[in-house]
This record gives sequence, structure tokens and C-alpha cells, in this order.
Amino acid sequence: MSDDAVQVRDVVVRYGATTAVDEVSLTVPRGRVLALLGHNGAGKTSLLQVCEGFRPADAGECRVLGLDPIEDHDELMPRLGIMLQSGGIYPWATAGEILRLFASFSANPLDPEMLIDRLGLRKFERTRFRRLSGGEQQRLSLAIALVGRPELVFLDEPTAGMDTEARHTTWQLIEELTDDGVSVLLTTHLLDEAEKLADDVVIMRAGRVAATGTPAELTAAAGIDLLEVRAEAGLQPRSAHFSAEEKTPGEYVITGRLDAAALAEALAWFATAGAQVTAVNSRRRTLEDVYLALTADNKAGVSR
Ligand SMILES: Nc1ncnc2c1ncn2[C@@H]1O[C@H](COP(=O)(O)OP(=O)(O)OP(=O)(O)O)[C@@H](O)[C@H]1O
Repeated sequence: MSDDAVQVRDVVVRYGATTAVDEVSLTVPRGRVLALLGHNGAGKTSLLQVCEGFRPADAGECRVLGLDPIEDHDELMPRLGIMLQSGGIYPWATAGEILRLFASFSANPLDPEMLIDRLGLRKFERTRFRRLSGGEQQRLSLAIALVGRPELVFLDEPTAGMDTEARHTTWQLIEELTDDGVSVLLTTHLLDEAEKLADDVVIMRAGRVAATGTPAELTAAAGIDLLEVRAEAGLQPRSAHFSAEEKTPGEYVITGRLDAAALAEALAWFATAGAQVTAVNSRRRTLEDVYLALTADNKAGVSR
């Protein structure tokens, strides 16, 4: 049997005529962090729900810690940490009561007081869940996901709505988890979050896998650097060796296999056009550049 934390093979999720997840396969090896990226409605949460055992797949196979997330639900749940996109947890109980209750479900919990302090919840310990702000509810949801010392954590947009400090604490906590061998499958819209935390990235687009690899592989596979050139507006640089786009008036982004000859050719184009170049900057492509290029022209779900 495979020792992977999560194995998803050709999973399909349909809602009526909408195919939200369309034959997606991915693997989360033990002790690694996989980040699922994609635009709103790309199918990330639906796929996560299959892995969490909250909905069956319409086709395909999913194994979590070697088990079936639905048939083996009771055996699996104590080994998982699940952070849902919206809390909805006991609105009348206080933050402290809720976390201590979840800790009591576990045979070997983390110290809830440590999590309350680490996640800046001490001030809100006696505040009822429904009175917490969105970011505070999010921090409590994360604490609940972690308090049972899970082997595998599912985090659906873990830092959405958090302030910068809470976001950094969350990243630190996730890094500490993985140092302890915990596996993580998370969704995020934050490319810097994926770049910082993820060993592997899967980019989804309209229910399908558009790209997969480590952040370094994805940016290197593009094999491209960017050249940013500032000159007068309205030019149309062209060549067989590079592409150019005027991002904002007078700000051109040149992409392609930019070796020395292509760079020289790009700059020569501006000189030949008689354009006055006022700034030139080159940089590596980021995960965000790759993500935007892959998801640019398709925001809708796939209907059949
Ligand atoms: N219960 C449902 N009934 C009908 N359609 C649904 C249901 N849940 C999700 N969908 C549709 O399935 C598609 C995928 O939704 P999903 O929530 O999985 O996307 P997502 O990538 O998690 O989006 P987001 O980033 O906005 O959270 C969307 O088109 C959504 O409208």
C-alpha cells in the first residue's frame, strides 16, 4: 500500500450540469505541504471535501492515510486536522471553551493554552464565537484543526481574513508542523503563501489540473525571465524571439527565452523605433507570473 498521505486519482465532482472537479489526480507525500491554487470556483474546496470525506466523488478514487475517507471516516477523523473555509462552530460558546472541548476529544492533544497564546486568542478567550471578528474566528478554526495533533491537516484558505501578524504566525505554525512530519493539503489565493509554505503546488483551472510541480519547477519550467521597459506609451514591440505586453501606458513587459541575444534584440527594437527608454529592469518570473499566465483566460466552471 502506498505510504502517501493523500492519493487522488481521476476524481470527478459534479453539481448537476456543472463539473466542478474534472478527473483530477494529485499526491501529497507524507510530511510535505501541497498547495492547491486556482481562481474562485476552480474546484479546490470541492476536491478538499472529497479528501475530508464530506462528499463522495462522482468518479475516481481517493485514499487518505491509506484509508477511504467515507468508509473509514471514524478511524480517519481523529488523525486529521480540518480547517473549514467558514467556521460555524458553536456560536454561543466562548473561544476558550470551544478549543478546550476539541482538545478533550483527542487522546494526546497539544496544549490548548499554548495555541491560545501563539494565535493571539488570549484576549478573546471569553468571547463567544459569534462575536469574534472574521480573522479571530479564522485563528480559532486553525487552533481547532491543530489541537488534536493530527497526522494530516486540510486547510481551506487558512489565512483568509487574517492580519499580517496572524498570517506570519500561521505560516510559522505550519512550518513547525511539517518539521514534525505532519502532512498538509491547503488551498490558497495567496501566491506568496504558496511560495513560502508549499513543497508542491497544483494549479487548478476550471476543475482541471493546469500545472503541477514544486514552486521552483513551475517558475523554472517557464524558463523565462521578465524584462520591464519604461518608454513612451502606445508602442507595439514585436519579434519572433520575445513577446511584449504594455501593462500600463508606457510600461512594457517583455517575456520569452531571454538569453543575451533576445535581450539585445528587445532593447534594439526600442532604439530602432526611436523610443526613449527611461527605465529597464529584469527579474525572475515568480509563481504569481506563472499562475496568472496559466489562469488568465478561463475563470468559469465547466458545464456539460
Ligand atoms: N453545493 C453546490 N451546488 C452547486 N454548485 C456548487 C456547489 N458547491 C460548489 N459549486 C460550484 O462548483 C464549482 C467549484 O466550486 P468550489 O467551491 O469547489 O471552488 P473553489 O476553487 O474552492 O472556489 P473559491 O476559491 O471561491 O473557494 C463552482 O462553479 C461552484 O459554483
